[in-house]
Amino acid sequence: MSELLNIKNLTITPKAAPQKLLVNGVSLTLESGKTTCIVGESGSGKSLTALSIMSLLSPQLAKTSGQIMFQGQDIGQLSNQALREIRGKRIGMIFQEPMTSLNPVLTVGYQIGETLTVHLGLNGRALKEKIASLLEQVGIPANRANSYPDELSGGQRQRVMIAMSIACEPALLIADEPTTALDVTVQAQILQLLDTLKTRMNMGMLLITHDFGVVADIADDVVVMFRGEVVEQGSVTAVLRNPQHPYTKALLDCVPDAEGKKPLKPIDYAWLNEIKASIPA
Ligand SMILES: Nc1ncnc2c1ncn2[C@@H]1O[C@H](COP(=O)(O)OP(=O)(O)OP(=O)(O)O)[C@@H](O)[C@H]1O
Repeated sequence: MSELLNIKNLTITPKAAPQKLLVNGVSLTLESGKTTCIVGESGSGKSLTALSIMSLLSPQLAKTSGQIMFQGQDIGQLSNQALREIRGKRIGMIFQEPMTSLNPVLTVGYQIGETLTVHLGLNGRALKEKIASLLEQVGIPANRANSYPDELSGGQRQRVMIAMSIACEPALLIADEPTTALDVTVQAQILQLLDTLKTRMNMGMLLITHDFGVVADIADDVVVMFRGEVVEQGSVTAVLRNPQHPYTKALLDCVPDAEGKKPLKPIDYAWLNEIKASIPA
């Protein structure tokens, strides 16, 4: 097993308000073939952490401290050209809503093919075969290559996005809330697919979610973020069995335990807010 990703002490602030710590001293590591989940509520800094791995922070934001090492290279030291090589090729990314990432006027086969042509220089017959094989790997019949995004279901569109993200066999896959927009049964299928592909391709997977149920199903390690900081991290077994931080405990109380002994409770937001308010700033 080799260390794929190592984030040390990452801090992100708005350029216009450098005292506002959107991400504050975040550190995490990820090995090939493993899944780390970043879990936390909306606004806790999960997406900014992920975007900074690809050096894709918006120009209004600044990384004011920290280092991101990917396959032994310091992302902060790379040229724009080197970063373009990494994005989509060595690091794949999937977002929450596939419809906003897919172009409605191009067939899904064409869109998968673009990635393959740009990064791997494939064309002609080899390109067609690779598109068909990728679609099959994500559970879509190869003849759907000629379909437009709106001819597919939400789950199928997310499968197309997954096909695009793994097209170049990346070493790292970042999935930011990849199942949030899907209904529950489809969510489970997509998570299962991601898990299978991760194992088959020995990728490291960084999965962002606000759902501890997803963490329990899929993660090796978990990083809990709250107000821009990591409040707890460790192996999923340790954190689920023995959560230390009140925020983690509150989140965990909302999901069934691994053996399904505890019934699923709806999230009691009033209570969660009370706990959050009691945590010192
Ligand atoms: N360009 C920006 N300028 C100023 N603040 C920003 C900018 N982008 C994000 N933020 C703020 O940074 C904080 C962290 O955002 P981030 O998107 O990382 O949260 P998140 O945990 O991924 O939430 P969600 O689950 O809703 O996506 C939020 O308070 C957000 O409003």
